[in-house]
Amino acid sequence: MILPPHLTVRGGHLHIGEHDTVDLAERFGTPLYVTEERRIRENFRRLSAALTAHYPKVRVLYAAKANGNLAIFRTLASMGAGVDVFSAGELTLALAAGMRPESLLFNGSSKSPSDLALAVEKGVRVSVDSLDELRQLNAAAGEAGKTVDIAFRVNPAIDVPTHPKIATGLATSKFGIPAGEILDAYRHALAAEHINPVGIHCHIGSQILDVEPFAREVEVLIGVARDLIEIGVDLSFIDIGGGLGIPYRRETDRAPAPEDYAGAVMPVFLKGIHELGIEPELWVEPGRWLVADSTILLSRVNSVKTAHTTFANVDAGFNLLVRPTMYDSYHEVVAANKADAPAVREYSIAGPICETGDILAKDRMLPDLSAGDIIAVLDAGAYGFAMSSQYNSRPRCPEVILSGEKAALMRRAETIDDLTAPMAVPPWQA
Ligand SMILES: Cc1ncc(COP(=O)(O)O)c(C=O)c1O
Ligand SMILES: N[C@@H](CCCC[NH3+])C(=O)O
Repeated sequence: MILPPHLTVRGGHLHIGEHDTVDLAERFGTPLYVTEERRIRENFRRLSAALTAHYPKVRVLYAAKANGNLAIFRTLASMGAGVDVFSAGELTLALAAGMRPESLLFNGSSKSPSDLALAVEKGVRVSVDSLDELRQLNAAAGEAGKTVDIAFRVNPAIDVPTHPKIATGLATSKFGIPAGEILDAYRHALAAEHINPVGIHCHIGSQILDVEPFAREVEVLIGVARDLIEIGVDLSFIDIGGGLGIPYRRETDRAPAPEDYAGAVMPVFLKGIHELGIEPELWVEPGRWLVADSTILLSRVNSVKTAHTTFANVDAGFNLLVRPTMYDSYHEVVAANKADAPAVREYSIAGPICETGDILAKDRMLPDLSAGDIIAVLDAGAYGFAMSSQYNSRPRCPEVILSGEKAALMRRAETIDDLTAPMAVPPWQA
């Protein structure tokens, strides 16, 4: 199996950075999410460098939804990242982690009045998704006696080769304003007393392994920019969103490198802005590419059973990693304590949840597994813990972050008390 450079096999055990995963499982218990901080830094540096090699005015906003832990925000803040936030919670956490309000963009297709008020109060730019939202934001800013910088989210009607549930720029998708109607939206924004339209925003989807749709997206946005200049919009940024995919199947996936991505989008962007005579910042909003491969999920085998299939029943299920169940996603699995033993049997890795679909990995050739063995699910850093739940009343597992020789919790294990704490006894049952 091909492993990324921060994962190695030594003495028969899978290591992440300097750490033996089997020791980590013993020390912190399982299930356990383990993140290698240095890998996130490397990823950020590589993606930023690929883009800035073409144009210096690039801003990388981490898509907070991929993993909303404060330690991840702090890591990326220290590298100079901004954040794409999609909720009041993400906004508040990003500020708590030390991000500056100017480095945030508040996205979302359904913001509540309190979301809009928070954006106004904190001085965060907003990606506006509809004329109705624009009207409400203008009113909220007026009440606070402020002006809000905005972009509109453009729906470019671009089909992308990814799972249909995570394609976001289709004509039928719930996000944004159709490119054909966007000029009218900006006219409204120019006329609104407390709104300052300064940007264009778009995001076409996630886990995209082809760079061509990104280039088409940028072409659409340059077309929008051309129209906006004519009506007097002074553009300070064009945000092309995130979406760059990773090779979950390292043996066979042909994933574009950041340099390929930059090589596809930057020439279109640069040609466009030169023709228009403008120099806006280029913003990108990667989530998955920055954090996915930094993290593994360790899980212990509870039992092995051979029926129609041989199941390794483990202690992590779709309560902790829903991607395989939700999108039929593939994650590589390594037998962490038998990492150089020969693969002799096909296993399905089954979680502890009371649902047939609770399978983390199907039909994988692995060494002989027995109760107590540790498996590692790779590339679990994006939309892994972030989408976890307490389904079946299972407290969430801890998350550990590694920095060189150091290992520390970035989130403690939940307890049974954490399950019951928010519950209330109705007065008639007391
Ligand atoms: C608006 C927006 N920006 C950025 C992202 C990040 O996407 P990805 O993790 O695929 O880079 C998403 C998620 O798809 C999104 O909805
Ligand atoms: N949750 C999805 C990505 C969605 C991105 C959010 N717009 C995944 O795990 O692949």
